[in-house]
Amino acid sequence: MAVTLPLALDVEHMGFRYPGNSEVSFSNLNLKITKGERFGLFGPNGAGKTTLISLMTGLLTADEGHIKLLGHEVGKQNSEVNKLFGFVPQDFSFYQELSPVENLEFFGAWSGLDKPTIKQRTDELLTILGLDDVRNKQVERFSGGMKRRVNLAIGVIHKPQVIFLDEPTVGVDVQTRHAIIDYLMELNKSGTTLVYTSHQLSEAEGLCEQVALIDGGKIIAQDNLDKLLKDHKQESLETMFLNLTGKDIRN
Ligand SMILES: Nc1ncnc2c1ncn2[C@@H]1O[C@H](COP(=O)(O)OP(=O)(O)OP(=O)(O)O)[C@@H](O)[C@H]1O
Repeated sequence: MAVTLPLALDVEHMGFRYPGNSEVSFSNLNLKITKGERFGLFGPNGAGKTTLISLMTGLLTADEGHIKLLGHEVGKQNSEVNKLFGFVPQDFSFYQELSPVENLEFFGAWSGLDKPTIKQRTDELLTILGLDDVRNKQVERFSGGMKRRVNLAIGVIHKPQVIFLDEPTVGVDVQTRHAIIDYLMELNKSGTTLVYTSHQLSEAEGLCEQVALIDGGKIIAQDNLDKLLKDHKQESLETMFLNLTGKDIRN
């Protein structure tokens, strides 16, 4: 008898189109992400990765079908669902004029945390992410790598069960990349589901166990990474990616 694993995300027959933009749309898209998985969503520029993450987090609303996060329908202004996930967007989402501590105070309170919990999580995260020395300095003057780490801390302050990460290591040095990936692996070991996009495919190979390739709003391959590589007779995610999506440059 097949065992049904609990789902973190269940996208069923989902349809979406940006008003006035006919280039990329989703039609009858189905995608299941199991709880506790490290899931990677990959595709060329403009494939629809950020759009799909925006739909899965309720920032955009699907025109058709359903998107369920841990069994709850997203996009219904449901503040309880919002507490279940964290979002680390590609574009920085913090207040540049505030310090890391002030940003975490603000976003922690916004997530419904009380003051002692915010303080405890702030101390913990700033230490783990190597930002303790600059905890009270204005974020505006930080390097790109430091800003990425602040962005990550904000997305995880409320210990979400599912974390969406849209290119969380873009523009960072090797040390910061390792710090971020190691921390994500730690979170996953304690049961957190990761939904990650990146163009750093060698990094992704180390992080993701399940992957989906998306192009033109369609999922063109999805499975366990090792199985996909074996099935497509490819040695790396990058060669498989080129093989399946072609070499044409996208806009
Ligand atoms: N607000 C918007 N209104 C209309 N079209 C949009 C909007 N945002 C994105 N698009 C279009 O939707 C398509 C998919 O964009 P999306 O940002 O989801 O792709 P992506 O896979 O994340 O790309 P990248 O790898 O470059 O970040 C693109 O054609 C883009 O121009």
